[in-house]
Amino acid sequence: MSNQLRAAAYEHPSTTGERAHADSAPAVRLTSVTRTYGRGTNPVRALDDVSLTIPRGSFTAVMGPSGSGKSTFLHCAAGLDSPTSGRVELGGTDLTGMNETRLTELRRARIGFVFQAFNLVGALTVRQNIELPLRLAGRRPGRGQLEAMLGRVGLEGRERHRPAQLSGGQQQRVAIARALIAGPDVLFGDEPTGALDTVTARQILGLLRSCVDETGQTVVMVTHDPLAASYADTVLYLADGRLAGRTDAPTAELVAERMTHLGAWS
Ligand SMILES: Nc1ncnc2c1ncn2[C@@H]1O[C@H](COP(=O)(O)OP(=O)(O)OP(=O)(O)O)[C@@H](O)[C@H]1O
Repeated sequence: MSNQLRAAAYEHPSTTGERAHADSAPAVRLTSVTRTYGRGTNPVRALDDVSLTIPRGSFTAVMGPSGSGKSTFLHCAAGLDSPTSGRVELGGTDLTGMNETRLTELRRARIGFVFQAFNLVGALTVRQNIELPLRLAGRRPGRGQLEAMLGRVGLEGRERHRPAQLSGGQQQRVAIARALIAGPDVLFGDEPTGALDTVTARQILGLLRSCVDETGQTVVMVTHDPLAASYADTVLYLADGRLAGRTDAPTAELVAERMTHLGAWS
């Protein structure tokens, strides 16, 4: 993506002239999203009037000091949590007011999630883990689909292994394959390399990058690591629940400097 396109794409969303067609809608759009925890005299505004647009086919890292609202952002954007006010749209679909059943269906069909701790099912083989989202949605993998996915994430020949027989990096590859198998609009990562050594983390980040570059996948990842963030097209910063800026074409140095200014390591 060119810098110019990125700059245009992340601009504060305008409601005028919005294209209704889902295919042309951004992958994620938040409009004035606020998420408050607790009531009474001391509610916490985990997200405070956040508006942003994440274009399709882009790789976005979300950073910010501890407690700045990153997890809350990810959960609201992925339909795992509902904002107190404001609107979340996923590929043009408005999540506002959806009941839990519809949200569950939407998450299964259109969202992939990768966690720091992999979250694989230990009793299932690699194949069964990867197929799980399809099975839960009452679908079967297409002919050759599993094999193609194993090749894409570099796990050829491992389909009968169980998670405990795999390295951390291999387990995260399984988790990525599982997250991608249903063809989600967005792959969300919650510190997907947080539990991996530096070399393995780079391989996993390279894999996420290639998903964006080769198949147009949209990836949104929360991370504390400037090096991880440097694999993204754009870094969005949160501070005290508010959007506090962005870096396009980030380098680890630029991101680290920005994080220092946000007080992340003080
Ligand atoms: N369930 C909850 N109940 C009350 N307050 C919460 C809850 N979840 C989060 N918060 C508060 O909301 C704010 C944002 O939390 P959040 O977990 O989104 O931050 P974060 O940037 O992901 O933090 P970290 O980097 O430490 O994981 C914090 O002040 C946190 O204490």
